[in-house]
Amino acid sequence: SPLEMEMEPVPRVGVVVFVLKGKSVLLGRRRSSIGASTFALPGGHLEFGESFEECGARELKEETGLEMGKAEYLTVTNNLFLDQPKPAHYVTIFLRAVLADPDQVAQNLEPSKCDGWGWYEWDKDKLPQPLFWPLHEMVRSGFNPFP
Ligand SMILES: CC(C)CCOP(=O)(O)OP(=O)(O)O
Ligand SMILES: [Mg+2]
Ligand SMILES: [Mg+2]
Ligand SMILES: [Mg+2]
Repeated sequence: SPLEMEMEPVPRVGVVVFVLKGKSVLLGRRRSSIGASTFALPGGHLEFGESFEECGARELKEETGLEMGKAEYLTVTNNLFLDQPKPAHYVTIFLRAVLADPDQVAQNLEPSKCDGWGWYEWDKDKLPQPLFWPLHEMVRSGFNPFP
């Protein structure tokens, strides 16, 4: 009906960051509509005019307070979410990065979107479950985010 804003779903771009510390990566359990209650990397929507690294650093800071150090592009995935409350389609850019200060402690700055952050060894038997679907697929395919 004309009153309903028919929000035609369009593909959006997400940038997520493998923050590496020793053999571990930073993961948080999502509370948002996409991937609720699954463990995911920090990151979020690419905003107009941002480079991938600017977006990764901004989202990491917004979500955890952590300062991103040296970062590099890793890979990209094309993710269709048809089983979520609202259909969504994301092209997801994966970066890997270290922290500017390895001793900096992650804070949960968006408790409505995330249950909290933790460091988990990147080992399929030690990672928390369930993983956010795109990340689950990468683990299953044996993806290694480490240099
Ligand atoms: C779903 C994901 C790959 C892209 C969007 O990430 P997000 O829901 O964390 O987005 P924000 O951090 O920008 O709210
Ligand atoms: Mg965010
Ligand atoms: Mg996010
Ligand atoms: Mg965002």
